Amino acid sequence: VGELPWAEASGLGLKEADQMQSLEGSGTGRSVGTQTGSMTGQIPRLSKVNLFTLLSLWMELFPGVEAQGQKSQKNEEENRGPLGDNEELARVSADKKQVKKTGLVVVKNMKIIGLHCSSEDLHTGQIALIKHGSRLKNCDLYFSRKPCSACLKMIVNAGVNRISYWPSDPEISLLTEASSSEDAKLDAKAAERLKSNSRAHVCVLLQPLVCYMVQFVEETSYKCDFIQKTAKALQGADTDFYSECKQERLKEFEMLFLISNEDMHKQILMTIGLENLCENPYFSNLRQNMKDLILLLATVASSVPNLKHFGFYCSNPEQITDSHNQSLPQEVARHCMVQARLLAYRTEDHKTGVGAVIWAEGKARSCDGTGAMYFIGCGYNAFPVGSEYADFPHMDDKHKDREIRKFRYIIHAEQNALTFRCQDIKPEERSMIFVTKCPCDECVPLIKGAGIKQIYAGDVDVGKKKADISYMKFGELEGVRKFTWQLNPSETYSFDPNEPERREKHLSIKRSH
Ligand SMILES: O=c1ccn([C@H]2C[C@H](O)[C@@H](COP(=O)(O)OP(=O)(O)OP(=O)(O)O)O2)c(=O)[nH]1
Repeated sequence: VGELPWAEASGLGLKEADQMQSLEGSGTGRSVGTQTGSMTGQIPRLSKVNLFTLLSLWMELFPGVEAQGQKSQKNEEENRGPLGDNEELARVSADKKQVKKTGLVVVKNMKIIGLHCSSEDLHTGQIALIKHGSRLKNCDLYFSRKPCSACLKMIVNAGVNRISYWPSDPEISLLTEASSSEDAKLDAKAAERLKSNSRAHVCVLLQPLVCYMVQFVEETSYKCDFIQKTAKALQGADTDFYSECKQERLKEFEMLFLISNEDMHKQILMTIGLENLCENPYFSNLRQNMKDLILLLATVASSVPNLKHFGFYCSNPEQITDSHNQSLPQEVARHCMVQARLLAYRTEDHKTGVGAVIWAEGKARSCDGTGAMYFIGCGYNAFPVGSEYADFPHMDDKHKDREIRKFRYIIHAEQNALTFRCQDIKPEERSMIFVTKCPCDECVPLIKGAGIKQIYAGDVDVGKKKADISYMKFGELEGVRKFTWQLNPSETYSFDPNEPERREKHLSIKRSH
């Protein structure tokens, strides 16, 4: 995984960093000959640490919930009147503005057991406490910002093992005016004190990407079902919509996750106890690794693009009647599919990476910034847990010898998501699985049998019968609502891609910021 120069500086001993690598199993070393043509002939895998870090950033962007700062600003305006002038109210409001939206991934035994983001009323660490309570003991928590002292004291008290955070502006923002940041500075000090007196490791944990990872993610994102289907529907005109979308996302994410002014970034690092990272080469390494991860996230996010006329739709929408069948808002569906796309970069298959994530919608809105949605489980295609590289055959169906083909051994993404789920699938709730490719005939009955109500999936392989795997059952499946990436069916009557004017209209990308 390369050097971790800042690991020591941030309180994570190098020895421990090595252990992290060994927990990774054989990691990128698993892959040998490949057919994808990446630069070195090896398929790179995303390290688990980077996967958790990326997922925490992505959770910060969970759609549909206003950032706390925005909300309090709105409240302030709404509350103007006799009480609105109240000094105390203004102070509380200003304090709230200083709290930044934060994403969190809770990991137990290297498995994700929670994906959360802060809500209007609660910080994400508080949410983790409410949701998991003492089950947080020995967990590793990945935050998209350094948590504030109010969260930290409870989490530390619960006996977590490691608290890792993205080294940018902390939860209590230090980016505001000097006068209002006095409390933020005190909070940062308190957080440091809690850190030094706790058993938990509180640290920055970003691993450098293998050098061709970004290129590999670019290639595979471009080839993924969603981009390919869009390009096809646009008559393969061009895929500029993809690079355009990626550039915009990149700009947006850099603004959100990177402090553009380097001096200001150093100031913040110093205040939150990371002064060792302010010197070069550590500082430039840190920023480079942050930038690489941001680029990777932007690339994966644009592989499920935010287009005006495309989305996850059911081919026969007239049949959607009861609430279990109702589709999610497009932005939420896209958001969860990007999670599945990120998971796919952990695959142990040389050729095809698949990711799956299961969410459910509770009966009532929860305290989380995810509305009523809660995480059930996730997975990617891989050989049985604990197996070593040489334990199982890796050949695909091109190999004549059927005995040394992978398909009888590899566990599919959906199967891992179901096996290692951390919650039950409740029949009375709307539960949904997001899979980056079409679920195969082995997985379709499992999904249905588990009581999952909706499938959001790629469908490029639907109806195909390959030598080892077939994809016939998905098309015929009944009783589970299927949403696949396509043109909005209620608009298709007016869509003629050959008509230049119309095509342009369809190329126009609507982005929600
Ligand atoms: O529902 C599914 C279907 C497949 N996979 C995984 C299993 C396997 O690791 C890979 C197979 O992908 P594909 O069908 O595209 O086959 P391939 O990679 O071309 O291999 P082969 O040529 O052996 O079919 O995808 C899943 O995780 N879930």
